[in-house]
Amino acid sequence: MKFGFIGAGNMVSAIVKGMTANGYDGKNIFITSKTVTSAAKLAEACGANSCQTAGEVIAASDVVVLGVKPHILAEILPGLQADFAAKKPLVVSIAAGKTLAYLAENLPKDMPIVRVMPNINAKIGASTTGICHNDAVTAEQLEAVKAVFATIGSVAEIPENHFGIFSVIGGASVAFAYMYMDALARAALKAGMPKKQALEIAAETVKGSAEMVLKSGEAPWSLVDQVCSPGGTTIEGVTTLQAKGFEAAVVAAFDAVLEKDKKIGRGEV
Ligand SMILES: NC(=O)C1=CN([C@@H]2O[C@H](COP(=O)(O)OP(=O)(O)OC[C@H]3O[C@@H](n4cnc5c(N)ncnc54)[C@H](OP(=O)(O)O)[C@@H]3O)[C@@H](O)[C@H]2O)C=CC1
Ligand SMILES: O=C(O)[C@@H]1CCC=N1
Repeated sequence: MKFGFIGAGNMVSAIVKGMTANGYDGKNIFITSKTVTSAAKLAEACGANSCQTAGEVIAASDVVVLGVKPHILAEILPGLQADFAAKKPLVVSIAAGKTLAYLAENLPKDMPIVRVMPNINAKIGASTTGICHNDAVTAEQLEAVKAVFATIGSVAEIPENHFGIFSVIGGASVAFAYMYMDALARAALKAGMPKKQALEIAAETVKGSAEMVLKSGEAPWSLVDQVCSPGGTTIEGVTTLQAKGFEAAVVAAFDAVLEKDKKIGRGEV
């Protein structure tokens, strides 16, 4: 099977590197980008092929991944109709907000389309990837896409009506987690610990806490209660976080990302 990528930025680089590190032959991968320089650089790093145009990528590929920013789709898809109609590849979009219906409207009729939301932890094989598809996708095609994204982490099918929600907690919220760890490390720095050491400790603690939530089956607040000794230190921090609006800030951040995802979906931005 031959794989094409239109766009060669952060996300596509992580996917192609994941694929080629996990048994996919770069010779079967075709990449283009706006400047072509970034596609050439990525292709060289992975033993893949760089192409001058998206049309060349489509002609060479059974699966075409649309790896450009969402608003760029409207710019490029009209000019690629004939190439898609001639080859009829499986189309995979990783664009935030762009629905299966939008993609179907902007591609030739009856194309098989898969919508995927990975996250940047793909760079270390730790993405939490969501996937949904239209009725034209065969079971074999779906398995092929799942296998590709399994090279960069876990893959779960998500119904499209929850895809925006997934995109917040699976795609964007990694940035919130990075911010939380950095804030902890910065506070530790303020108290005198070297930042690098503090960041490692904060990251290990978040990793352990994530495993605890996943493996113990206990509700997070039950775990919070187990950390808070009566009259102890932790409860001071927990009540301070509540007083400073920690949960409200997280919920507001979630709502803001979801709203932007919806705006992109409605073509308002
Ligand atoms: N970053 C993330 O964490 C995630 C991103 N996504 C989605 O992935 C997509 C890409 O995001 P990201 O990788 O961050 O973006 P980047 O800005 O890193 O990459 C965008 C790529 O698109 C290329 N491009 C722009 N215009 C064209 C064009 N007309 N023809 C061909 N290629 C073009 C650019 O080319 P050049 O390099 O030459 O400028 C660049 O390689 C987005 O739709 C985003 O929603 C999804 C999940 C997570
Ligand atoms: O910020 C973005 O638009 C993309 C989608 C999810 C993560 N990054």
